[in-house]
Amino acid sequence: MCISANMKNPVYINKAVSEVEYKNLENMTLFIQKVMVGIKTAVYRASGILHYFMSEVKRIFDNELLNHLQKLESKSIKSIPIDVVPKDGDLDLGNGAKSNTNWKNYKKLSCADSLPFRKTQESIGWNQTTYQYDDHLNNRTEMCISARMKNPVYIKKAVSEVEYKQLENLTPIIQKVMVGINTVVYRTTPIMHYYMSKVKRIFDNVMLKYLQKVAVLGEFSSVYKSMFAVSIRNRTFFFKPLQPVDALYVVKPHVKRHLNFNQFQQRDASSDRYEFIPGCKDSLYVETISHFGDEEQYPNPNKNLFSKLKSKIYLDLRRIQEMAGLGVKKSMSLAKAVISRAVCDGVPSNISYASIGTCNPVKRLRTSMDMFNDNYSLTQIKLGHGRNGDVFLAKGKKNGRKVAVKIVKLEDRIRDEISGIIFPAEIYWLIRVKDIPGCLKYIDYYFDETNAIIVTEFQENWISLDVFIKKMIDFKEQQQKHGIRENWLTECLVLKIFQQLVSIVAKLEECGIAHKDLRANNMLIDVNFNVTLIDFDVAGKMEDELTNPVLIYDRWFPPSEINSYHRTMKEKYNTLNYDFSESDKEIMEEMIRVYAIGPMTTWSLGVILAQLLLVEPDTFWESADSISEAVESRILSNECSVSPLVRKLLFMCLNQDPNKRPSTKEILDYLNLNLPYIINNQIKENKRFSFKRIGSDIEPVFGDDPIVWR
Ligand SMILES: Nc1ncnc2c1ncn2[C@@H]1O[C@H](COP(=O)(O)OP(=O)(O)OP(=O)(O)O)[C@@H](O)[C@H]1O
Repeated sequence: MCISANMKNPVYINKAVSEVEYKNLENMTLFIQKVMVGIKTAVYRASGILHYFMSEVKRIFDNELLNHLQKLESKSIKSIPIDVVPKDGDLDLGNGAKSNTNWKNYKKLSCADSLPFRKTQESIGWNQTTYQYDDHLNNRTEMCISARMKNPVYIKKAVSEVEYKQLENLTPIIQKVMVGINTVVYRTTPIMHYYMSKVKRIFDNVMLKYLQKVAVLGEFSSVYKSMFAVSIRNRTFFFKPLQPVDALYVVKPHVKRHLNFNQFQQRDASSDRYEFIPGCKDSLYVETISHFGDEEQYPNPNKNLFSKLKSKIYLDLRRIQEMAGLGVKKSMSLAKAVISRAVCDGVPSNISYASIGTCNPVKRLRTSMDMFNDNYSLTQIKLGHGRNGDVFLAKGKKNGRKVAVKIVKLEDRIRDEISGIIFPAEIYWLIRVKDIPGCLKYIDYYFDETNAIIVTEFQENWISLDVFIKKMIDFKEQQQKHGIRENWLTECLVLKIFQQLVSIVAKLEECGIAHKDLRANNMLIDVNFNVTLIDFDVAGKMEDELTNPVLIYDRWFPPSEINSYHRTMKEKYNTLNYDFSESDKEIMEEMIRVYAIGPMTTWSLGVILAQLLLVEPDTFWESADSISEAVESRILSNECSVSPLVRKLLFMCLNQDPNKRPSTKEILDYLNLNLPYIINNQIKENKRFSFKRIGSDIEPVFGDDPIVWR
């Protein structure tokens, strides 16, 4: 997950945060739901228990009542005659026998007429007689059970009928209470749900704010031997790299006081993982999580967050480590350069270090290639093709500016001594030649693990010199078909191109740089024949005196050196097409010894001059045993008129003996001295070339607009 601090629409962030953190909330919700179900279950169970309890109460009540009544019954044997005074002869004592005993006693003891009772029922069966009297005073019917009644069922029944009424009144109350509890539970459930969603929302906002703060405030603080310290919200977090880095880079010195080395050292130093150790006890996650209580019950959402942050930072740290691990020297400025480049993978290379400080870790996560796509849209228009890959036209998304984009493999890398940054070789040299007039202007570069995209300037009417020469060859063939024999390119024009080329090379040499791959397809010319030198992928330092073996190709290879090359190749490998590998140290050494950069450069310039003067197809050069001899014979055959001064220059450059070839500087001096004279002669001879004549023949090679040749 990656959240941009610049992202204006919080919904996305919210969503992103949610996806990370909702899991925890979901767990929490589930828990609360479980609690609710628990309460409900408890209520249901409780109501069952209550019912059971009530029936038990009833039972106990019945039994108690029974006992009580039985006791009462035994007492009432005596009391009935006292309380109840039947009329004479009416008292049936059972078995049909009429009582006739002691009536006087009874009468004596009672005041029958004054008693409020009226007998309503009597004599139910053997040994049991029930008397029911109306209690007029209390307006109720009182039950009275004969003392001789033995069967408790009847008593119970009688009791129940009287007393159950009361229990039955109690039952609806209990039922109402149960319903009340149920209702409360049901009502609180949605409230709890609502509350949970509120919590979620608050939580989201807290997380969002937190992430935004982290995004803005999080930054790299320092890199130390076996640890990286990363400062987030004024807290420092330590990371252990895979391999120790042998230099200390303190990018923000004031952050250093936060470093807690002891804490770090307590960790297992042999661990092969990045360790995450919060620098302070009261670290941010404690602050945030405290709202959500017990960590075991509710998983700590920030733990996940930090593991996310950790992995994000890890990515960047790997790059720092990769770069720092390659032996960058101790220096604040170097560290800045390393880290600025490393952590800002994706930030345009021209960004200043100051602005990197505020750039958030999330933003840093955008890869370099993402940034390329943000800035440019690649077109299908292929501007050219070389050994290293294709060159395409691209357009800047912001300004519509057309640029050339060369996609190369990240194989040859050079470490910059000043900044310590590792560059693909071509970029390294392009940056160096940026301000030298006539050299291709570098704009930017982007990269991933395997490829680099080099963005350079582009001009609508550029055409590579070899394509131009090919066009001239076609034109020449057409002219020859019609029996026309004349110069295809005037010496003036050839020298205009050549002089520019030599002065660019001379300036490069002044800066200590050797192009080492001077070929017609590595030069671009525009409609005014202004020359731009491109393709610096095999460039090197003049002082190295090392000529890259890739130069060993047919005509670009000086004959004297060819012999040595042939000898070496034939002897060692019995082939001429051996592809050099770096492991071939011996061969390399041989090459270095034989091919000094200066004479080799002069030879290459001589070949280009010959190509321009002769305008001959590839077959001509390939069939020639010796280039200089072939050129000489062609000039002597008068098929191509070359003025003596130019011829002299040409053969000086193509001298068999490397030591006799002039230096670039000498060639330039020669041209400056003789050019006015040559041009003057040309004008005199009226050999001015009309480019309009060939213009109609030349098709646009690239770009949207046709090339106009004047
Ligand atoms: N900036 C540019 N604008 C227009 N065309 C370009 C540009 N850069 C390169 N090209 C075209 O692409 C071709 C290949 O470019 P370049 O020589 O840099 O690639 P390479 O793979 O290094 O080739 P080489 O085989 O010479 O080493 C050039 O010959 C040229 O025609």
